[in-house]
Formats: sequence, structure tokens, C-alpha cells
Amino acid sequence: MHPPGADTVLVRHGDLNTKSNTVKRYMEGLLAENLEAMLADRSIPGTIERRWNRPLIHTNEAAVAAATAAATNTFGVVSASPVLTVSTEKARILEALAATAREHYDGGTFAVDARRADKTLPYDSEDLAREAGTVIWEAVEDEFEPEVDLDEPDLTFGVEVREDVAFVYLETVDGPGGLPLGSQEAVVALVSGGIDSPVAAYEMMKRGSPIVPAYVDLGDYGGIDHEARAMETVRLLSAYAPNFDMQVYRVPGGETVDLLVREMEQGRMLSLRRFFYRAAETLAERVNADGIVTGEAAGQKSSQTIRNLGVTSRAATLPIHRPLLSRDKQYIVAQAREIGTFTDSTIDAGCNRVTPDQVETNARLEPLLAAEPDDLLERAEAAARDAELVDP
Ligand SMILES: Nc1ncnc2c1ncn2[C@@H]1O[C@H](COP(=O)(O)OP(=O)(O)OP(=O)(O)O)[C@@H](O)[C@H]1O
Repeated sequence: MHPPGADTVLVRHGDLNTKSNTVKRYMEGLLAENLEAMLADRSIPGTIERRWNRPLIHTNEAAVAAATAAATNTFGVVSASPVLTVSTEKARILEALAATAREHYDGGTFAVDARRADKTLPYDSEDLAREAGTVIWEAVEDEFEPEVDLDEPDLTFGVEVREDVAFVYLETVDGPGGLPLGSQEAVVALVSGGIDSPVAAYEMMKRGSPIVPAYVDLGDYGGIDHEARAMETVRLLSAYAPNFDMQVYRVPGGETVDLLVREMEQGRMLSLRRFFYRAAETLAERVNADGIVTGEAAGQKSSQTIRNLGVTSRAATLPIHRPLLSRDKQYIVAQAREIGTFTDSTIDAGCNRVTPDQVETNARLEPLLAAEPDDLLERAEAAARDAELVDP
């Protein structure tokens, strides 16, 4: 919902404001590039203007809702509003508010949220809010019985007055927050066909790290559905990063899984993790990434007890980031739904099928190393070198 004639999107960012001016300028530049790419990917007309702390997207009224949606899918954006731009003259602002009220008010309570960045203007935000309330009231009172509610209004008329222009809007749509993608170094994302790993990858992207997705082909223990699901989630994630390459490295792991199932009972799941981490690390060297991200959460599975994570993580020297470590499943599922990667599928494939009858929750490194194939980590390195790039 937007004021009649709105053809601009006001974009707000958050964490960038805590940076030094040089870093902030750099990050704002990245944000502008990412916004441009997002618009182009969705064929939305628009140009980006970098002003004050608020990037603006200039588009047209027919595209302003789609441009707002694109902005609120861009990392680093806290919120965005489709706005009508008018001069800072109070009469013009009040006129725009009255026209907006006539178009969109249909009963219920309302409030005015007025902000003023330029303290030299001949009116302050309180005056403006008061007069705006009266003007809106008068615009609709013939048809309705308007009511003001400053705490929980049905409709909020927003006004933001800057140095040389003012913006009038009705809607503030939340974005993901975080930092612009590309402002941190890349990480290799271990993605399976599950619910958690795409959410973990998304969390790293949200903090600015492009991801290099890696899927370990588990041979007969994975299967076509498992891989298809992993690819589909990467494809969905790539919509948040249209100007970043999101091809997937498919790491051949089938033979090693067969070997582990044949030769190990207890602990084989942990050795498989060690294979994953070392493969991811080798891949990271290959693509110049600085970390690994997984969807693991403390205690979610036997391989994810704090002790087991401690033992298996030693297969890699690069940091293994686990943004979901402290999250409950319910939270992760809600987040997966929110970002669009949730899948209802409950196919029994992937690591679950490798799990032995007797699970290990309390591993120690030395016995695990003694039990696993001697060349496990060399196998992982070779597999990462042989990994092929596939389109998700
Ligand atoms: N086949 C695979 N290829 C790449 N990474 C994998 C694969 N299987 C598991 N992982 C990684 O190991 C983590 C823990 O594995 P787990 O067995 O819990 O995965 P899952 O339940 O199949 O999937 P998810 O954790 O995504 O819900 C995953 O979050 C993912 O980062």
C-alpha cells in the first residue's frame, strides 16, 4: 500500500551505521550494487541514488511495490517503504497526506509518525504530526468516523523530512537486516537436502559472506531425490544473491561412505563428518574461501553433541561456522519457511541412512582415528579436488 503517485523506495539500513565513514561508504556502495542486481534479476525498472544514510530506488508507481519487495530481500536492508516525494514545504506535505488518506483510509484507527532530519526547518515534528492528524481527519470525516490511536493504529501515515525533500508513506516493510553481501569473505557451505543447512548458509549470507555451496554425493546412501533437494535449496538461496555465482561443487563421497559402512560400526558417522569438513577445507583453499558453514545445532543429533563436534572439527583447521548452534528445531523450521527453503519432504535419505545401530555420543579422538580408514582425510582431499561444478 502506498500514497498515490509514489514512485520511490526509501531504503533503511542498520548495522552499516555503526561503521567508520570509509567502511560505511564502501558498504553502501556494495548495497547499491546488490540492490541494482536484485532489480535487474526481477526485471523491475529502477535506479539507485545514494543519499544521506538512506539509499533511494527511483522507479515508477506500477513497479514501486515490487521494488520494495526486492529491497526487503536484500541483505543489509532493515526496512523499506514505497514513498511519495514532495518538497519540504509544510503545505505540500499536508496536501500529500490528505490525498493519501482519501485514497487509502477506510475506517479504523490511524496515527501519524513524523520525523525531521533537518532541524533548521520552520516547523518541528510534533507540529507537523498534529497538523497532519487534523488534515487527515478532515479529508475523511464526511465518509467515516475517524479515530486516532497512537499505540496500535490500523493505519500509520509516515512522514520523513530531509534537508531538501520530504517523503510520505504508509508502509514499512521489514528486510533481513545484516550487512551487504560481499562485505565479508566467502565461506564454503556444506548443504545437504535437509532443512537446516540452507538456513545456516542464509545466516552467513546475511552477515555479508558469499557462499560456495558444496554437496557431498553419498552414492547409494544419498540418491537422486536427496541431491535434487539440495540443489533446489541452493537455487532458492541464489535468488537472494543474483550477482554472485552460486554453482554447486558436487563432491564424490559414495565410495568413502560404502567403505565406512563396511568397515566401521560405532563412530562411522563421526568419520563421515570428518570427511565432510576436510573436503570443505580443501575446497575452500581451491576457491579462496575463509571458512566453512554447516547446519549443525548442539545436541540435535548424536553427531552434534558438543563433545562430538569438538572431536570431529579437528579434521579441519579453518573455522567451522555453525550459526544454528544454539537454535531449537522449531526456530529453524520457522526461519526456513520465512526464507522459502522449507520442504515438507521426509524422504529417508542422506546421513540418516548411514547412522549405525549404536550411536556414539561421547567420542574421543584417539580411538576414532584408530578405527577409521587410515586414508580417510586423503580421500576427502582427493574428492574435493575432483569435485565438479554443477548448476543448482
Ligand atoms: N550430503 C551432504 N553434503 C554436504 N553437506 C552435508 C551433507 N549431509 C550433511 N551435511 C552437512 O552436515 C550438517 C549436519 O548433517 P545432518 O545429518 O544433520 O544433515 P541433514 O539432517 O541431512 O540436513 P540439515 O542439517 O541440512 O537439516 C548439515 O547441516 C550439512 O551442513
